[in-house]
Amino acid sequence: MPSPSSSREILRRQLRQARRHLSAHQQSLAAEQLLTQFIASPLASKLTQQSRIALYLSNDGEISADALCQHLWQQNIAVYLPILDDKALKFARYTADSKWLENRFGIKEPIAAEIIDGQELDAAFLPLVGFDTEGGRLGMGGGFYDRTFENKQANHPPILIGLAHDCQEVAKLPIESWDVPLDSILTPSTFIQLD
Ligand SMILES: Nc1nc2c(c(=O)[nH]1)N(C=O)[C@@H](CNc1ccc(C(=O)N[C@@H](CCC(=O)O)C(=O)O)cc1)CN2
Ligand SMILES: Nc1ncnc2c1ncn2[C@@H]1O[C@H](COP(=O)(O)OP(=O)(O)OP(=O)(O)O)[C@@H](O)[C@H]1O
Repeated sequence: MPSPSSSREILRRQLRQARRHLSAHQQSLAAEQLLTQFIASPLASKLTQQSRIALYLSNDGEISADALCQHLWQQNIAVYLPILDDKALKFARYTADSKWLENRFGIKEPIAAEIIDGQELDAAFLPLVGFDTEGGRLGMGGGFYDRTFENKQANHPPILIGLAHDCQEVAKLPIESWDVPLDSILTPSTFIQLD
């Protein structure tokens, strides 16, 4: 029988392949529907002009957060992107004028004067590789987000929202001891509140 870690690896490979195989049309439709779901969700009314929100630049077939970003910018909400910080992440302010560096995975990171810790965010949108409806989460496997948000006991921990295509849902993912629980999941067709 395969060990749990190798079944996680197999699943990760299959789900990454499924999202990479979505067409450009499916991707743009998904991103548009994701924004519609967000606006209709209770999350939208929780954000204010003082909120600091982390998004990501999509990579490897991830659902695009670009429409969401435009929406937040229009409301003068500050948007941040993840930057690698050893084995965890920090967050750099993202504006229309951002200049860029590329990290070792080929993902762009803003060169920003304002860099903050995960605990200073009000909400973070995490790109998922896979999810189940109970909050099981599969990421890229680096443990970057897990390490960044491991300290959920903080005073005002950020709301963690997983973003994914609908095809990334699986029946049941094994929860690992280090997995940080998501507060909700948003896909083009649904909003799932987990707590
Ligand atoms: N868009 C986006 N940005 C992100 C993440 C993410 O998952 N998506 N991260 C979330 O953690 C961090 C980067 N983590 C990543 C971890 C692995 C790979 C990746 O492609 N791994 C390749 C091997 C690449 C290599 O070793 O050179 C692979 O597994 O095939 C990419 C990003 C920060 N920024
Ligand atoms: N808080 C932590 N402290 C130390 N190691 C950790 C921590 N969180 C995760 N790890 C390690 O990181 C590795 C990757 O974990 P996992 O497969 O759950 O990644 P993931 O959740 O898919 O990735 P990510 O969190 O970047 O989205 C595991 O080997 C795990 O031991």
